[in-house]
Amino acid sequence: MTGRTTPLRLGTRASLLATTQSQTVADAITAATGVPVELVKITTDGDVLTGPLAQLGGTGVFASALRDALLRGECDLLVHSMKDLPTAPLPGIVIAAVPVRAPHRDALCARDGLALADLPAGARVGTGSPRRVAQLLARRPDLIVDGIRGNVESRLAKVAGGEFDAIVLAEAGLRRIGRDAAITEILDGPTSAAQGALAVEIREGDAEVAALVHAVDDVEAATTARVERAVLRRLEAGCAAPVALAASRSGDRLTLEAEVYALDGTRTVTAVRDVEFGGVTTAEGAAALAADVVDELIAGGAAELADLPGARR
Ligand SMILES: NCc1[nH]cc(CCC(=O)O)c1CC(=O)O
Repeated sequence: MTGRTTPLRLGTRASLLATTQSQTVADAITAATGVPVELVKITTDGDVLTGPLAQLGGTGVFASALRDALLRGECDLLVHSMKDLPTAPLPGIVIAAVPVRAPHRDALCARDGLALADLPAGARVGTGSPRRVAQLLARRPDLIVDGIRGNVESRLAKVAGGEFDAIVLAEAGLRRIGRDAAITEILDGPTSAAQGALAVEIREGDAEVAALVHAVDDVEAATTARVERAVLRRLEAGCAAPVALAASRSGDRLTLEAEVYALDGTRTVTAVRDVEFGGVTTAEGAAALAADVVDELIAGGAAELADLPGARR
């Protein structure tokens, strides 16, 4: 508990997923510290083009307006879906906490309650993620996989409306907004780095806020997500790369699974490590494990499968 009575200001996008995630973390901070947290809606379209981070472009561009607002002091903290954050650190901003992680798996949401194996030959499945395309085609090369845009709700509406036979979404996002009834199968295998994890960002050097948000940090979530992101960073791969990762803790061990796919799903390179959990809780430990895993992926031919700058070193 601290003496602070002024609310912390948590900057958030206005989407249902963003405000739900933000409110959950706000409530957890208040429960643990007694300090009130208020949500501040930040408009992310438009200011992205004029803010100091606009030149970054590419990956994470929709985190930029929020980060601009944080750097300008319009809010004190941000809650992101960690898998949407670029792996390169941003000067002036640090991840101060990673709360307990939600499921990291993908979910199939198909018409008529169908599982992946039961979809008819040539069924249309919607996803814009090269990783998900490759994983789907590896199991069902006969499927027609097509891009799909929009938020979770509007994507689900395209299955209900018959435009797609099925779509693939993160289980975590569906559960967070209460749409888990749409799930017809939880898909096996590794997913995107840090999927299901939230990252709480604050201004570097803001000791008061750091101490408060530390109350919602979870070492297991922070470590598994950081190890996964370290591999992505070492590969110099973004969220569009056909790369899947899953780290999990069992007692004092951590298992890391990494897969790189040919975009058409016809080939996979895999690396698996089982290491001491306590050895990878620091950024340096995570980076060393990542370097080792990436060496094995490259030796297995990952550079030929996917266009990964880090895999060509
Ligand atoms: N790429 C968009 C995105 N960012 C975070 C989630 C869901 C929540 C999470 O994975 O933490 C989603 C939707 C999806 O991939 O289905």
